[in-house]
Amino acid sequence: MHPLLPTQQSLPLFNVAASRRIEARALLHTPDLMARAGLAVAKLALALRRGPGPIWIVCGPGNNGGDGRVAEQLLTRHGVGTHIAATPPEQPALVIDALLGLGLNRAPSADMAATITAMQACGAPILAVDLPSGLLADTGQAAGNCAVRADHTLALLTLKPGLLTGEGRAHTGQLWFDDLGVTPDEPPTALLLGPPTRPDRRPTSHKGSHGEVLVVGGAPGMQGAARLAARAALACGAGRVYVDLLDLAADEVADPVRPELMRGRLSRLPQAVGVVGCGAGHGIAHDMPGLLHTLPRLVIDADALNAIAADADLQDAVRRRPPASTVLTPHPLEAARLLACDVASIQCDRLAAATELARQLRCTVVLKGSGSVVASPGECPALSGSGGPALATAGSGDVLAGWLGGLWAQQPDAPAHAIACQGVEAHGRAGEVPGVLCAGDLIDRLAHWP
Ligand SMILES: NC(=O)C1=CN([C@@H]2O[C@H](COP(=O)(O)OP(=O)(O)OC[C@H]3O[C@@H](n4cnc5c(N)ncnc54)[C@H](OP(=O)(O)O)[C@@H]3O)[C@@H](O)[C@H]2O)[C@@H](O)CC1
Ligand SMILES: Nc1ncnc2c1ncn2[C@@H]1O[C@H](COP(=O)(O)OP(=O)(O)O)[C@@H](O)[C@H]1O
Ligand SMILES: [K+]
Repeated sequence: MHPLLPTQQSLPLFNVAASRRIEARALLHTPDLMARAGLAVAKLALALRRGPGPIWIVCGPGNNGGDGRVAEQLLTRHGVGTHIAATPPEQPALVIDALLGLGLNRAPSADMAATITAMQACGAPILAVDLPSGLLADTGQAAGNCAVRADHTLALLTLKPGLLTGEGRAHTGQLWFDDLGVTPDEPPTALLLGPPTRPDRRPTSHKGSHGEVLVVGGAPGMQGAARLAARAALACGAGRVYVDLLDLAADEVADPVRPELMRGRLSRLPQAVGVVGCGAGHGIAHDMPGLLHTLPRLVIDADALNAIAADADLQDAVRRRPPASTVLTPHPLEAARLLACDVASIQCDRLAAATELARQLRCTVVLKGSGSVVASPGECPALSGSGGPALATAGSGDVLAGWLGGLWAQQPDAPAHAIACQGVEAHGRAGEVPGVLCAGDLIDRLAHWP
């Protein structure tokens, strides 16, 4: 058994309904699923326990509790001290949280909430069985006011999206997975993104082989955002990168730090990949009709998203673009503006929100934040298990937009969804460092990735 993240391959994710169907069919020919689950839990518990104390096993009323009880029998048979109860023993070496799993259907009862609080307070590491108790498997939201914050979570039979998005990553700790020997016999409801790839560079290629990017944004005082996007596109390998900074004086250079960047305008670059909106302010609204009408591939971020949210004609113009030619990269507040709702409504089901926005605007949507979602019409939505709080700093979204533009310039035939998946996963993995990563340093890490 290995920790799941970072994944070496793309993996299927299944929501509760699909997991239930898979389980029901699997039980017809593999009736010992719970024995397998209990064995997997017991093995991991042995590896994770800290100290000589007993393992505290907290079992709920359903099959999640059943997994815990099987693990308890196996551990006892191995001579390991165990304690099954709702209250802790003295100095437990580990807590096995087998209170609630897939069957969670309401806020935990008062008794269960008290048990969750006791688990959290006992000082031992927590291994959650299948799901941290209280966390909804489909969305990664707590069903009530409390959900276990585990140190480890062992997902069983299927991987559930809620382990990876919403609040999921704050509750799961280190993620492990055991498929119990069952191969899912229906399509996934979402995909966990695998390792990102980078476009090939032929030995004989020249700058013309690697496409052009035009970054439009950077109102006065916010030019750094557009420059970060442009630098990211350049570092990604785009052949030529141009910036059209709103209100830049005629004799100013595009970027004093990066002389490689050139000034450009839409009228002279009608085939470039557009990266629009970074630090653009309200002024971008005026340029949006032309950009949406002209550029064959567009990454739309920040203030350009706000302009679209505020203007039904721009929304129509997005919908009328050719299929697979547009990526929107909203963070939850921008997504809320686009869907005319509030942030809580987006975050309570991020997969559903991204899918709905992609459907409404007929384009690819990257819903940013922990467990970024990539959704496109007709595609299985993808989730990124990469990234972390080091990315929670100004400018990291601009870097993502620029990186997507750079990828697309080099792969003109790739559909928007594929570009978004590659870019989001690369950005997340490059952003996995302790502490904080300044956006400029993120570009350096991306440039040398993998
Ligand atoms: N079958 C197998 O072989 C395998 C099963 N597996 C394991 O089974 C797990 C799913 O088991 P499950 O369906 O029994 O659901 P589970 O999460 O135990 O909870 C249901 C119970 O909790 C109760 N309840 C719910 N919410 C509550 C709340 N807020 N506060 C209080 N009570 C609440 C609910 O009560 P009710 O709604 O009926 O009143 C019901 O009694 C899955 O996660 C995995 O660990 C896998 O290992 C594969 C092999
Ligand atoms: N806790 C986190 N876990 C994973 N990714 C994160 C986290 N915080 C921020 N990010 C990522 O960092 C980027 C932030 O983008 P955004 O909110 O647009 O910032 P900015 O506008 O300042 O550039 C997004 O790609 C987002 O997914
Ligand atoms: K659990």
